[in-house]
Amino acid sequence: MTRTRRAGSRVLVLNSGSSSVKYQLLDMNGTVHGTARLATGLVERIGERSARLVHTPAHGERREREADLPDHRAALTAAAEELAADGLGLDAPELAAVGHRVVHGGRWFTEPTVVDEGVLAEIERLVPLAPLHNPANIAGIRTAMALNGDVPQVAVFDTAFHTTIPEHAARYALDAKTAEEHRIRKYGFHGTSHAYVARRTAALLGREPSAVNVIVLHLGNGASASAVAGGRCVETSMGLTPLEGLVMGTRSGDIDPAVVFHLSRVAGLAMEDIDVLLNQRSGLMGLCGDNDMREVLRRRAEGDEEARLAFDVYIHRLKKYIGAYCAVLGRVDAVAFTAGVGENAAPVRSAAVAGLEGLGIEVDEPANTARESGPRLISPEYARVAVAVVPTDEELEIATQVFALVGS
Ligand SMILES: Nc1ncnc2c1ncn2[C@@H]1O[C@H](COP(=O)(O)OP(=O)(O)O)[C@@H](O)[C@H]1O
Ligand SMILES: CC(=O)OP(=O)(O)O
Ligand SMILES: [Mg+2]
Repeated sequence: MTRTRRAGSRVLVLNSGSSSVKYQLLDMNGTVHGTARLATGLVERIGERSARLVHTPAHGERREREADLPDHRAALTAAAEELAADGLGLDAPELAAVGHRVVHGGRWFTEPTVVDEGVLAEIERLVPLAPLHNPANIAGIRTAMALNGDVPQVAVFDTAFHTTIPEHAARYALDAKTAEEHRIRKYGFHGTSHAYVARRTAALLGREPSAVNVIVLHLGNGASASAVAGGRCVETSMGLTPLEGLVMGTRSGDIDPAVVFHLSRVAGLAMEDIDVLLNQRSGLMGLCGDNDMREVLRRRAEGDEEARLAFDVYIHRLKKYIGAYCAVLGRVDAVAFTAGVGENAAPVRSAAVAGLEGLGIEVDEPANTARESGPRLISPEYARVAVAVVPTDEELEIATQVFALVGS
């Protein structure tokens, strides 16, 4: 592995999505918990008529503006200008590295990796397996390279944490030759979040990660579950691509694969249209027209039937995965909820575990609905399994892994 030691202690983390970029500049030798956030930002609606950039420096006013940002290159250049205006530009000697979230790393990238042309070519080769994510990640890396060719670019892969999943869980029951030729298997995603949350959950229980079995439920716009045994991932709900598994904001999650043949042969849809249907027009959005769980909960509370059904489908799938992962793990010490929905939606948490008392899993409703923000337990003291809310921090985890590789 290439190691490039750098004198600076700052790491810029880029989390590029299909139409957005989240970024954070962290000082890894800061005073608070060893790291300090120097600036955070978000560019949304990239490629639409009017993109929005929100930049929040730690010392200074939050700035927000609309701009014409046709692609990720323009978005990142605008973000770099905001950082430079605070004296935090990409040319600062304090910058040790830029860390990039890369969604699909196949089977080979098991650790943070300094990016060179060979690594970029491999990320490019995986584009067909993550068409919404990898192109944005590549654009982020290329732009950061153009802005400062001297600072190392380090890729941290969503798939890395899942490379420990045993073969019998990672393989689909397909013709073996075809599967091998086309690299068809379960890769899993959101790994940086699952790793971070599993470790934080162990800390919350006051135990070593190696002594704890955790079911992590990462419920954001994309959503996935994982079973983590003693710190190692043994099963996860996303598969070859981030489409499998749980019901998501706009993605269907599990369906009978024959639905695809049916849509093609009987409904006459083109493959590209089926792809868009399952990835962008399904999930909560497909069931009730809203992909944001806040809207679904609001409408459901008002007695809206479509929103109630969408919620029930979402919860039923989630509950099935919790039960399945109890079986996979044998002994479960904790269930941890994280990401936008998992951290904020108390009704989702209580519904997902309702009826699972027999498995030792239940929530204490006052604790579940208490307005708190940090990592916390929400199960009653007597329960066999701890249920926790553990805020994820993919950017901090990426920065930590990157700094461990390049920091002096
Ligand atoms: N207070 C809340 N109640 C319910 N859902 C929420 C709340 N806040 C955020 N969310 C949900 O979280 C989602 C975003 O989660 P996040 O982890 O930021 O996703 P992503 O990283 O995929 O963009 C939103 O689509 C919204 O549905
Ligand atoms: C892999 C994935 O689904 O990521 P996100 O939730 O950021 O879309
Ligand atoms: Mg996310």
